[in-house]
Amino acid sequence: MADATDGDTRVSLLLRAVRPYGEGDPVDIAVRDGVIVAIGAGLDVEADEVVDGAGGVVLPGFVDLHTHLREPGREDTETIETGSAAAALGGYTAVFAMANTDPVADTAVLTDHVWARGQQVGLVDVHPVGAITVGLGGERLAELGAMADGVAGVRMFSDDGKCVHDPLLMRRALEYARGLDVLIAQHAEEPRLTVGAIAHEGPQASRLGLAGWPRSAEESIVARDAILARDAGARVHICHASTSGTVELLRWAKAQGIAITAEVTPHHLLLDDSRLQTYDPVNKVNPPLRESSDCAALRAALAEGVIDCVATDHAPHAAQDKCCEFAVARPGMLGLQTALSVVVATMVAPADGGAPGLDWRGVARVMSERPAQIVGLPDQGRPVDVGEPATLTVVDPDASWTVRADDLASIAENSPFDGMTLPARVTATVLRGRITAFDGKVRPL
Ligand SMILES: NC(=O)N[C@@H](CC(=O)O)C(=O)O
Ligand SMILES: [Zn+2]
Ligand SMILES: [Zn+2]
Repeated sequence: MADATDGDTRVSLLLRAVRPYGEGDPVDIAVRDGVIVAIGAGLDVEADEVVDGAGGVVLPGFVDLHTHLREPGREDTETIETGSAAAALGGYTAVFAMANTDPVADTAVLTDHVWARGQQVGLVDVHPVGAITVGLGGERLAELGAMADGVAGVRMFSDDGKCVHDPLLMRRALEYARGLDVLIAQHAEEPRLTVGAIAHEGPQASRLGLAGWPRSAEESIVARDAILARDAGARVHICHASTSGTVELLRWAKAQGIAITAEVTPHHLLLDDSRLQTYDPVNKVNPPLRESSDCAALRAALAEGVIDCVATDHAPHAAQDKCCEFAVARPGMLGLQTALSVVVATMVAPADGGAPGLDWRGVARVMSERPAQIVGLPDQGRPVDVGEPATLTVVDPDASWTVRADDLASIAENSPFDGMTLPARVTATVLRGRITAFDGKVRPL
């Protein structure tokens, strides 16, 4: 038994019968002042709170690099409070809230507000992402330095929702980011190639008469930004990689030693453009659902590490903006509460009977460790070990549940997994020793 209780037997939390990374027999985890002080079988300690882990898998708390919380501006679809609840229930202990709010988060006033609001709610660390350009207009750099120096200490910048398509501006942003040691995250979409595009440019879209979003719209920007990052000596992160071509470009760039990282969303791992046949706008998303060959390439790339991590791109939309004709509907899908289960269904215990791409250590890597490393979070994505922060997620690997979009914590209900029965379930989430979600209920401050 590893023990740092220095003889004092009182602890604040005792997590009973959990299996770190799904390995070995169940052990207990004792926590004091937010730190793991002992791990061992049948710990004999008195605890202010005892939680039964019921033999579940315990992992470091999940970190989402790509979440849309919609506050300020569209609090009718999600707020920092409801989004934080969805995150905690989904096993997340940190999320990065994208800047495409209204007003856009392009000044320290906005990013500091989002940070403070997230701390006030206290269910998850809400890190604001700063806009790269003023108003996401793609013309003038925003005040990256002021946002980085603000209370929120912004460490990631993105115009997500839009692409920084001007190459000179992207070059400047990368050079500036290098100086500030912050990360630029690109929504890779060459807008001249996606004019009017609403679905993946492939056989499905042509058969259904839907204007296509070619793979090249993403891949041409990924290739360009890899080279710009190389020349600027800067890091670049690719949001929601969606194509097999992007995987090959990432492989090439990493082999060149370029500081490029990428995320894949749960929906791009599981869903393909065959879902377009119903014209249900819940399946409309940017970048669009691609072909099954792309899903396979993305899963292999995630297993191999060519794609670094999973990010949800949790994108709430109001019914009036989503449940309308496909061409007009807003793109985007809910993802926070279903992410772990979709990762299990595609990577750990593939529903299609394919070979597992990840074990539970792999899940820890792609949902917690790598995202935290990419964005430089010091106290997230840490090992489940004595002396480390008690920021943990407990998963019941044998559970199975049917998604009910109207039961999810988000205000919006645009989940493409509605009605699906998915494997595994988050049973408890702990943020620095404090239970933030247990047995499907959040524990507000
Ligand atoms: N993914 C989407 O289809 N929509 C996102 C924006 C984005 O991630 O591009 C949104 O904010 O709704
Ligand atoms: Zn995007
Ligand atoms: Zn997004």
